[in-house]
Amino acid sequence: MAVYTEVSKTDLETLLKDYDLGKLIDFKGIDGGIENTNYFVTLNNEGLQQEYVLTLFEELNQDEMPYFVELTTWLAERGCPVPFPFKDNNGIALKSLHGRPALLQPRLSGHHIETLTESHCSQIGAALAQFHQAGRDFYLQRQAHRGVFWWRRESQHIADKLSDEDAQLLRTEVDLFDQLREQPWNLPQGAIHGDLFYDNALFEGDKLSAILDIYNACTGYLLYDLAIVANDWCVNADGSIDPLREQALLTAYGKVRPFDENEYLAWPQLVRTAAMRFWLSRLIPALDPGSTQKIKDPEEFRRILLQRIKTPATLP
Ligand SMILES: Nc1ncnc2c1ncn2[C@@H]1O[C@H](COP(=O)(O)OP(=O)(O)O)[C@@H](O)[C@H]1O
Ligand SMILES: N[C@@H](CCOP(=O)(O)O)C(=O)O
Repeated sequence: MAVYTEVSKTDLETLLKDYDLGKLIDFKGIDGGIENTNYFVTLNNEGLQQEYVLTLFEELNQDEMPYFVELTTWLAERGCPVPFPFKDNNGIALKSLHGRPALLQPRLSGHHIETLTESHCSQIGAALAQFHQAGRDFYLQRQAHRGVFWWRRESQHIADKLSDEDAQLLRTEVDLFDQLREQPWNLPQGAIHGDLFYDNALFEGDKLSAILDIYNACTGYLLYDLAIVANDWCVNADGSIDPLREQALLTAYGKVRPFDENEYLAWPQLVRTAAMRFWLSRLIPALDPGSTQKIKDPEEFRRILLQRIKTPATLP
């Protein structure tokens, strides 16, 4: 369960004194998630019950937080369905609890989906393009935490724990992305989500209602963000790509933000790079006997990577 830091009733009541949001009725740790501590919080404000989410950040430090506070506020103001932190009575959104950065946000409605359809993929495609359009001239920049410098370094650190074949596969993908960056393609960049897996979206009925967990967001290639989505939302259990779901995703995205000419050239590599990134981030804790992180199967992304190599992807 993803409650790494226990929050007591007294902690919450003390925190809530800084806001005028109502009286604490209930709170409960959230099972989902892998990185941060999350609680659902129920308040009563003049007879009306309202739901909130309190997040305590276990890895990000206070200095890194303004980017996320500003980005989520910026995106929400532009109509993206993302949670943004409430400001307290002194206008402060970024709080601290048990020495960790903390944010109090609205609980967005909706449920997680289990079976992905073309309609789900089409909706997330349009919403991601809208996110990218809204974030394009966002005024802060952030280097990816698990981006090019990280995977160059970590792929070397981990190499001796891998088979020769896997170590070589990682090296090749790291090199191919370096070669892509050297191309004079000027690929569109901006604020990207960085981890828009389907467990980070909520649907109300069959309608997309929330995009969550923005804390991998950074400045990057917009198309790389779409590649992350394609590798999770449009893939079958055996790692094969569902062409209909992928077509729905890409078409809906392209209607909102038409692709640049060079993005057609970059796409086959970016889906491979996105698969490599999550293969590597899953491999690291899986091969570390001391890791306390929830383990997700690295093989899933190795299979997707091999599939993307075997059948090069194309944009519609
Ligand atoms: N603002 C929110 N509204 C509704 N549910 C939320 C909200 N924030 C988090 N959740 C629930 O908590 C789960 C874990 O949150 P998430 O941000 O993904 O955690 P982690 O960063 O630890 O992976 C989500 O999958 C969702 O079910
Ligand atoms: N969605 C990811 C988990 C989040 O990635 P991380 O590298 O930030 O831990 C996955 O399913 O692997």
